Amino acid sequence: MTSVSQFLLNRSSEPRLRAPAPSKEVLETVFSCAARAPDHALLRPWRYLVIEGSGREALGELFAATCPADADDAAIEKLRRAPLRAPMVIVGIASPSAHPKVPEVEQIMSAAAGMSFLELALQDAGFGVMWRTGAVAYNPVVHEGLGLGEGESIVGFLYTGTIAVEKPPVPRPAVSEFVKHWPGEQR
Ligand SMILES: Cc1cc2nc3c(=O)[nH]c(=O)nc-3n(C[C@H](O)[C@H](O)[C@H](O)COP(=O)(O)O)c2cc1C
Repeated sequence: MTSVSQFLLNRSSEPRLRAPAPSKEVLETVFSCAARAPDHALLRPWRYLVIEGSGREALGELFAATCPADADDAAIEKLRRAPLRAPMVIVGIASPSAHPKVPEVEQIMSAAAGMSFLELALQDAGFGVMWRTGAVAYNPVVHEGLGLGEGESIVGFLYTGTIAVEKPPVPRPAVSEFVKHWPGEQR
């Protein structure tokens, strides 16, 4: 088995994170890995925003601004504090463009593949990572505040930093539960 497979078999998302965040050098490497995602017609249909320090507070204000007028204080405060769960939040943005052979859905899938490569590269560099979305990812207030353009969407927020407390193991499904041969076993 290759070391890549071994790494994948052992990886987990980690929600409990603390400083320090990945360095500039680590970011250079992991974003280069993200850019290796499969990409039909090489459209590069993705971009990323790195948010750290007080930028996380500004992101929290955007999240809080998505609350309806009758939301209770606890709910607003929870959203306001959400980005503080890690020292760095990376926003993955799908940025599709019109193409005669590559539908939008393929471009969004490519952006999601890039996000996944980014998550794996950060984990390979020793950092904890948690890919999150929630309603805020689909809210126009957040889109406008983060400067998303027409047709762009948020693939997710990658919360990353140093692992504070390791998560207990997640049960994984047996391969036979989600893989079948079609039209039948050939061997
Ligand atoms: C697009 C996407 C959005 C997600 N959003 C959330 C989220 O908002 N909150 C959450 O707890 N987990 C979310 N997850 C799941 C976690 O990132 C993680 O995959 C899950 O906790 C399982 O952990 P594992 O990666 O160790 O298997 C999301 C995953 C994906 C792919």
